[in-house]
Amino acid sequence: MRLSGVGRRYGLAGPWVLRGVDLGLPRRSLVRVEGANGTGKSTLLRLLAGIDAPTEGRIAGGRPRTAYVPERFPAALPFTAAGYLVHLGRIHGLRRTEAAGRAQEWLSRFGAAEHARTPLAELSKGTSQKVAVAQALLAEPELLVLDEAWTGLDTAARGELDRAVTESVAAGSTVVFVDHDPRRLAGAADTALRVEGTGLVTASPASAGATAGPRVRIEVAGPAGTKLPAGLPGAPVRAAAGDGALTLTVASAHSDALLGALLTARPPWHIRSLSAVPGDHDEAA
Ligand SMILES: Nc1ncnc2c1ncn2[C@@H]1O[C@H](COP(=O)(O)OP(=O)(O)OP(=O)(O)O)[C@@H](O)[C@H]1O
Repeated sequence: MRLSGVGRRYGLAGPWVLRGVDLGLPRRSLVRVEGANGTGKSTLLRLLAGIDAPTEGRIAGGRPRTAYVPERFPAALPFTAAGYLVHLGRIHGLRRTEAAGRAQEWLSRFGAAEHARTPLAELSKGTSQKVAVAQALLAEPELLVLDEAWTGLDTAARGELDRAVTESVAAGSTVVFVDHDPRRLAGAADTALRVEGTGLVTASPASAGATAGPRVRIEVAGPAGTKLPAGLPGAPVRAAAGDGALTLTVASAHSDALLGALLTARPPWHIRSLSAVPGDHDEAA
């Protein structure tokens, strides 16, 4: 998919929010979009997701199968959580049993299985957000567009979403995301784009602080004879901690994702302790 000379303004004579945007979205890539408040990040994401159209310019190259998590989820729809996910799954072309299975799987992964039969309007904000994220992930889209999708999720669910994003990209998808936390998926993004003025500039993904900054030490123990899962987020440095335990030292930016990966590994790993590595700056969230 390629944007050529894309511009968007609201209203006939409104100011241009974006103009002259040229952007190609490669497959199997993670793209971070940043920029100050109100600069047009959500506008760009809606154009990429195909739920808004450019005022000028064109988006060519065919529309990939796309799923989108909006900044604000319309929670007042007349469905239960599972009913909504099955409905969305059907819209994405899944058979009912397949959609129901994936709905259950994603609600479980996000720790919301017990709310499957709860009407959307009665869900807490956090659980609503889990449903918003699940509806996008169960579609296994080629293009996944996440607008502040981590906001409102608890720590375990944020880690699970980090993991799901990493898995999607590994499976060949393009994931485009905005998040207010500059450390979100730090070091994992292939491209960082910044909305400046009405244009897009390439920002260094390293600006997300992948290697510098505070680190966290996590002491973990796995079931006897189990090896650490491969490809853990943040490539933690490992050391034996005696008694069969290990310490994993990782940039704080990756600690949520790492904890999520360990807790949701099959079989899961036990987290014994978590501490800031001495000598770090006191800026960990
Ligand atoms: N539907 C709309 N109608 C009119 N103006 C809009 C609409 N959506 C966005 N805008 C305006 O377009 C500009 C860019 O908004 P947008 O939400 O895309 O920015 P953003 O960078 O995502 O903001 P934030 O960081 O606050 O989420 C803002 O001035 C906003 O007021």
